[in-house]
Amino acid sequence: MKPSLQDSMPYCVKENKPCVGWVEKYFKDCLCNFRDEFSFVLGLVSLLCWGLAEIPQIITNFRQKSSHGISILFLLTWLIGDIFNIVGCLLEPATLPTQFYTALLYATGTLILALQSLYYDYIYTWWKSRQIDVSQPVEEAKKPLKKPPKPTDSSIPIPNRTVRASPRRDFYYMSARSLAGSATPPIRSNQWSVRSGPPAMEIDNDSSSEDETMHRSSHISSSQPKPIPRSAGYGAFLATSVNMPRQTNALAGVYLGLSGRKLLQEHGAENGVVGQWLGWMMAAIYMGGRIPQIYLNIKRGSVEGLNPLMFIFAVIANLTYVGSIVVRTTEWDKIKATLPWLLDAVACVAMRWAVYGY
Ligand SMILES: NC(=[NH2+])NCCC[C@H](N)C(=O)O
Repeated sequence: MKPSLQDSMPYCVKENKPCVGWVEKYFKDCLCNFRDEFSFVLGLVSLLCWGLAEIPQIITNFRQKSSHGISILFLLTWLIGDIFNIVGCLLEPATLPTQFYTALLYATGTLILALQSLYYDYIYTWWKSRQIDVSQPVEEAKKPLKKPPKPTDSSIPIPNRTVRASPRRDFYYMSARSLAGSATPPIRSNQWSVRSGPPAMEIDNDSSSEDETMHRSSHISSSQPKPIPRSAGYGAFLATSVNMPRQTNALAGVYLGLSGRKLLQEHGAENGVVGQWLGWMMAAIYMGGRIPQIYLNIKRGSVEGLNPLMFIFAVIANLTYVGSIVVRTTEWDKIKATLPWLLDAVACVAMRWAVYGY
């Protein structure tokens, strides 16, 4: 028997021993027997894996200065699901405290990843294209004066042909110059022998993620593995330090959250019903969230830019999450109350192959 709510010091009645002090203090959970302890350890492993899961993807995005591998829609649905999850865990008493912590932790990780993706997709891209525009006159000024090709070069005279090319041509010339100066062969030159237009212009023109992906993969496969740049290490450290305090220190906010959770759960059955409904909504959103990512993978025909470690950690995290719930109790009422969380985790593991199988 677990301690009654009236007890000021939680106590395991059946086992006739006090709860584990630090677990009680930071997690508001009382571990009375081996089963409870094993469930708690599984919960911690899940927590840790979710804490780590998004860091490899953050590093991959950072190294590639792009988030083209991960669907922003997928991340946004995750975040919406996280909100339902957090509130659901607050209201449903059958959920474990580690579930609540886990929900907080991965919401934080996903928020960082989503902000990073938005940064690379919009701010960074815009800033880069601005830089190209701004540096263009300087580049042009540095260039030794060359006579423009005579209009007579062309068999068909082009009316109003000006010396100053259009911005797109500028970019082409600039790209061609930079390509000439680099050891890297022109992009996809091995794949496309005949083009109707210059390759760099093609890249400028064609922004489809598929082409971008192929360009990246050919570039990556032709290059040697590089050590992780120090700056990426800093990024990882930053990401970890943003995540870890929530995980280890059980900061005041979370602590309050857990105390509030107890209070909310004491409000009885209605909260539990609402909590379960939120859990079902969460499960639907998480599962639906896979669709944009699967679609993106199918569209590109690859999972390039997607860090496999993120998925490996997520699979371990989901499995240990399921373990932590089913090890704790075999009482059908409790299992039934946590069914949305259980089914979601199992379904997400099953759907993993679809996300990564392309
Ligand atoms: N923001 C998050 N990482 N949310 C976790 C989602 C959990 C869900 N079971 C999944 O694997 O997708």
